[in-house]
Formats: sequence, C-alpha cells, structure tokens
Amino acid sequence: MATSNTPTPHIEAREGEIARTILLPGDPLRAKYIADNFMEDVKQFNGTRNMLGYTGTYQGRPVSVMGTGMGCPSIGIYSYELIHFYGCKNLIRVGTAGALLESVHVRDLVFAMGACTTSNFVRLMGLPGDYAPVCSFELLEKAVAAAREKGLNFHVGNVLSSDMFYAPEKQVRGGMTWADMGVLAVEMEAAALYANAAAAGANALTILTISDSMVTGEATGAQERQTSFTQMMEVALSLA
Ligand SMILES: O=P(O)(O)O[C@H]1O[C@H](CO)[C@@H](O)[C@H]1O
Ligand SMILES: O=c1cc[nH]c(=O)[nH]1
Repeated sequence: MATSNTPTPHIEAREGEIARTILLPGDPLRAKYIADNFMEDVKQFNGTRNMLGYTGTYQGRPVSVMGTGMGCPSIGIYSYELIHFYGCKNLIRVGTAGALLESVHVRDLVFAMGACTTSNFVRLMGLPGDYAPVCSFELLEKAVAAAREKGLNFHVGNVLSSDMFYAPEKQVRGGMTWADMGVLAVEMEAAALYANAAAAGANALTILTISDSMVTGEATGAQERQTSFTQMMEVALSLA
C-alpha cells in the first residue's frame, strides 16, 4: 500500500521494499546485527541518516528491521512513515530498558502491555483527555506463547516511556513513583509507537530486554546491549 510519497524525507526505500512486519530497535547497528545474524536474503532499504533498514526473510517469511533512534519524536517519525507511506501493519519494537521493580532482573524480557509516558507526543494528538497507549493484544498473545515455549523469564505489564534518560524520576524520593504504580521498567519509545499505530489501525508491540536495574544498579555492557539479546530477537521474529 505504498504511495507516491515514497521515498520519504527519512526513508529512501521504494514501494514494496519494506515488509508488512518490521522489527524496530532503537540502535541502527542492532538492526544490522539482526539482519546479519537472524535473517536470510537480506537487502538494505535505508541508509538515510545512517538509520539502517533491511528486508529479508525469517524461516521463509518476509520481515524487515530498521533502527528508530532514541525517544518518542524519533520513533514517531519513523513509525508514521512506515505505516502511512510503506504499508507496515505489524510494528515490533525490540529495545532495552531499565528495571524499576526489584522483581524485574537484568536480562529478563518485558512485554509492554501499556506505556505510561513523560513525553508530550501523545498529548499533541489533541484528544480531549489522556490516551492510554496499549499494545496489540494479538501480537502480545503470540509473543507470550513464544516466550513460554522457549522457557524464558518474562514479565507483562506497564512500562514508562520517558523523555529523559538521565532523569530524576528514576531516583528514589518522596511522593509517588512509577514503581509504586507497578510500572515494570523505563525505556523511551513505546508510548509514541502505540499511539501512532492506534491512530492508523496498525498493530504494535514493544519487547524489551532489561539492560540495567534502577533498584540494584546491576547493568549489562554496551556491546551486550548492541548484540546479545538473542532471545528477544527470536521471539520478535517469530511474529513475522
Ligand atoms: O535499546 P533501545 O531500543 O535504543 O532502547 C533504550 O535505549 C535507549 C537509551 O539508552 C533508548 O532508546 C531506550 O528506549
Ligand atoms: O531508556 C532506558 C533504557 C535502558 N536503561 C535505562 O535506564 N533507560
């Protein structure tokens, strides 16, 4: 369903070069890693701004992967163009997140059923109240089934899409915290992705690997963040 608006200001792909199902890591090098290590018959479709994007197959089924950059404005641009100009229907973010609860451990998977946010992105849609960004139940059901089958440690629930990586809201202080509300982890993009998908009738899901803990201080290294989240990739690719 691509239109004459392709290529867009941010994606140089031609009509038909991007699959209906696309994985969306924040880091474009993680997109390359997924394409190189998990997909076959790979062709690069985007290099604009070095926001690498690839289409190939996984177990014979067409799938794409592309970086989104960090934060709601950035994924807001890419997800909008992918949905409206390239006909993407299933958008699956594969990201890293910081644990907000003691029960959520480094390397656990989190499926973001809902996404609270400190970003203004959703408000700018002009709704007459606060929209609650939620994932696609269909994608969530399939992802949870795949995680169960693989025997993975996972959590399903709310996350926080924060506009700040170095944020005071991560610190333990007086008053209500996101953890008090049972919010599992903090990342920076799910809310915008879910809102864009909802507004366009597309399906979205965010799958996160916990890279560090706000509670215990435990953390994974930059290299592991870029490459080693194999379980998350396999669950996400199984949705293609
Ligand atoms: O690992 P990615 O997908 O980039 O996700 C997380 O990592 C970045 C911050 O380091 C933010 O984009 C956050 O959402
Ligand atoms: O946004 C993020 C991602 C990983 N870890 C964090 O603390 N924040």
